[in-house]
Amino acid sequence: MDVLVAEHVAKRFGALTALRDVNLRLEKGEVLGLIGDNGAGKSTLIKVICGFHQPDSGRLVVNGQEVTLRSVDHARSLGIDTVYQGLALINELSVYHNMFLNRELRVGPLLNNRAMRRLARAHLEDMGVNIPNVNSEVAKLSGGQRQAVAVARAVYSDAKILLLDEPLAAMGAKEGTLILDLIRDLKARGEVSVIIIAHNYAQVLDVCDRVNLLQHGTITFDKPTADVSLDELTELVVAEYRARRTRGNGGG
Ligand SMILES: Nc1ncnc2c1ncn2[C@@H]1O[C@H](COP(=O)(O)OP(=O)(O)OP(=O)(O)O)[C@@H](O)[C@H]1O
Repeated sequence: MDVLVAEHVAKRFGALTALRDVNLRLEKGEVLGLIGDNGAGKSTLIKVICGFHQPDSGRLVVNGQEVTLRSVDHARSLGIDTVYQGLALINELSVYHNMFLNRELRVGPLLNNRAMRRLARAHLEDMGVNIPNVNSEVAKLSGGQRQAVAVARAVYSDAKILLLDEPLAAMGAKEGTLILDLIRDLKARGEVSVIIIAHNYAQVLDVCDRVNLLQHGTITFDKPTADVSLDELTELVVAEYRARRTRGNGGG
């Protein structure tokens, strides 16, 4: 069953066409890798699916129902959660406040800080992430630790569709492995469907069930990862890069 379908989605920014005509589907429980050259439109597509951008045309179907996503909160209420490239953590708040942002635990009208601290610690420990103090301000963490907090927040929400925009970008090798393990765990549970943007194709092949290539605002390649090789993926993207240089423009 498809939990998400995008049909003929287009998005322009002024004269620039970021998404030309995107057709994409995501099955329940699968991990879909979205790859493509810089500027191909990957982040824009994620931002359309998470309600941040409204598409100019085309339609989105979530769990069989056509939807017009009004905002990120609206998408979240439908079970779509995102880890952005820019993270969207609040630097001045603690690790645990960030992990429970917009879904704070309460006892009556009061925040249940103790429970949030305990759960935040447990989640991070489950992930094998080393953040000594969940009371620390996020501003004081390393890039990798911040990334881990953002991923933990999304993974431990009730999201059914998880959008990860380069979740491994700021990570060291160890933390990157932890995130990949976490995605594998999610996959094993089969409840959550994931779209992951990644530039490391070996990791894509390792963790994804299927891979889509976004080229110039259109998906031009859709195959199960079992049927593609690392060389094939690399060659596809390099060819697009060369074509773009020949056209002599910066993408779009
Ligand atoms: N808010 C915006 N306003 C204007 N142009 C934008 C905006 N967001 C993205 N673009 C443009 O749309 C095109 C697609 O950008 P997008 O960030 O989706 O690409 P990407 O595939 O995610 O690239 P990268 O791999 O470099 O992150 C680019 O040319 C970019 O400059």
